Amino acid sequence: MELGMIGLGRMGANMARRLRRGGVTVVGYNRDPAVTRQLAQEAGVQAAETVQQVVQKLVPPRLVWLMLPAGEVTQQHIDAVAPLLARGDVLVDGANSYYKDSMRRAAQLAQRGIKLVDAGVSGGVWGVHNGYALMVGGDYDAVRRLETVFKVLAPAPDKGWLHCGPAGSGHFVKMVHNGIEYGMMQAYAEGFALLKSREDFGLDLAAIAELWRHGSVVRSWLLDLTAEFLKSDQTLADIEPYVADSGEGRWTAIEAVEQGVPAPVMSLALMMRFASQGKSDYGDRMLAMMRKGFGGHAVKPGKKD
Ligand SMILES: O=C(O)[C@H](O)[C@@H](O)[C@H](O)[C@H](O)COP(=O)(O)O
Repeated sequence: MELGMIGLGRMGANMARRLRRGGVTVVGYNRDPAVTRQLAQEAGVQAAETVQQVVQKLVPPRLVWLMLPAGEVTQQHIDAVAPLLARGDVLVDGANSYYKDSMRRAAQLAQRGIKLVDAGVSGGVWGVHNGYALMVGGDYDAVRRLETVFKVLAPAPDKGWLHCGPAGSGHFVKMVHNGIEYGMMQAYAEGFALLKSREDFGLDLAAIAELWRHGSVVRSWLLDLTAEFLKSDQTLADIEPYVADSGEGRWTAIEAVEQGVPAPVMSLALMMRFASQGKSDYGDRMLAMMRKGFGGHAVKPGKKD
């Protein structure tokens, strides 16, 4: 079994390592050749210096996996790789791509006989040890050809991967997964902030997180990770209260509106991220000024932007 892996960043490199351990031949490419060389030495990945070389080194019909940031970078690489592929080849997009982009791309590539499989990959940096949950969309035969790869990447051969449905459905399921992730994270963050606010109780947040990991209704992997970082520091004083977002949360909220399905928790969690990014600052200044206007209430002087 052989596979081309384009993109050897945090996710791609670890997936290549896991595939190698599972006996899959991996032809790897990264824009920084030093990264590819290092992975060749360490994990026995066959190094390619260009995307052309990836395609050339594989025996048709090929399997090529793109593990790149969603959006422009993924699109550029699809545009670069697709013309090199032949009818019957399978291209996998493992990024957190917008599912509507995946549907469009799959239809375009299908015209040339190339099958695009959209694979939502969850598991983060721990996936190399724990395995990845794979949410797969696309043509039945293409997915069947990838079965060995999914079985190696998943936590167990028969668990942790699913052919969800047609093209786009894998990334659709991953999008909703990430919406849930936003909501769960927000709930934990609010709960711990509330616990911390009752200073007179002197609560040990690390101990509470650890307690809840065992037998409680709210135990989860997110809580495991939370308990771990609270062990070394529960003030979090050195962490900027800024939470980035990469797109999935926004698409989930848009989908909820488009479908008319209420999703208040996921949507509000997204709004809280925007607020953390400073995007509510102007509105908050407006509120302070209105309050001053009608009630003469004091306004705190602030920093100039
Ligand atoms: O399931 C996962 O492994 C995560 O969801 C993963 O995909 C990643 O952490 C996101 O890229 C973060 O997404 P945000 O930047 O939107 O929080």
